[in-house]
Amino acid sequence: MYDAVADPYCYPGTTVLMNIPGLRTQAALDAFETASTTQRADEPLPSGRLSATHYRALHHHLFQDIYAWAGKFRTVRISKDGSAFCYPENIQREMSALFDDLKKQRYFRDLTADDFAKAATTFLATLNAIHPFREGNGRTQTAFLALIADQAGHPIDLQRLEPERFLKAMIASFHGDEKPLLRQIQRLIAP
Ligand SMILES: Nc1ncnc2c1ncn2[C@@H]1O[C@H](COP(=O)(O)OP(=O)(O)OP(=O)(O)O)[C@@H](O)[C@H]1O
Repeated sequence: MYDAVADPYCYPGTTVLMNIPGLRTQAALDAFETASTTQRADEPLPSGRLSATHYRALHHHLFQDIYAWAGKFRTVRISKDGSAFCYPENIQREMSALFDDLKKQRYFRDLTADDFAKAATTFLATLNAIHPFREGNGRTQTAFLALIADQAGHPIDLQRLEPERFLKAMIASFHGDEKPLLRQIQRLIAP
């Protein structure tokens, strides 16, 4: 849930995001989201070049059954518990810069496991600070992390992700301390 006021993405007078099945309560939407994104995540993920466009395709794949805007960058300002994410007018530019840098760093290939973890940590922290979508950023982040980890030769096991610790680490990274997130990513990398 985001701290948003008079949000055009929501049913009027509510904080429930307008959705394809037309669910009007947060509980029903949450249940539907969990079921459908879990199912979509088990399907082959869209192939691509690990670009910002690929990232959008991944979000579209996971959220296509739920939101008409799946795969599209948000048009409103959002924050979570006081963390204000990138303003919508800067998202395209910041995403291009981040993914251009990923390409320049050769998608973190040919790195030791430790250097890969460090690079992936900074990447993920920046991606989270941008928060390009109105909803579904977390699930797209971890799915993309698994893709780059596979391709860099340091596969990660998302089953080992501890949601509460990972969330705390992501929040710390937002406030400039990437160490807890580095530790979380290190423990996801298969030994
Ligand atoms: N206060 C905060 N400051 C910075 N980042 C946060 C904060 N709260 C949550 N996050 C991060 O935001 C992401 C979740 O974003 P969002 O809710 O759009 O995604 P989701 O996929 O719908 O949710 P979830 O990851 O909880 O399933 C996660 O990476 C989480 O760590």
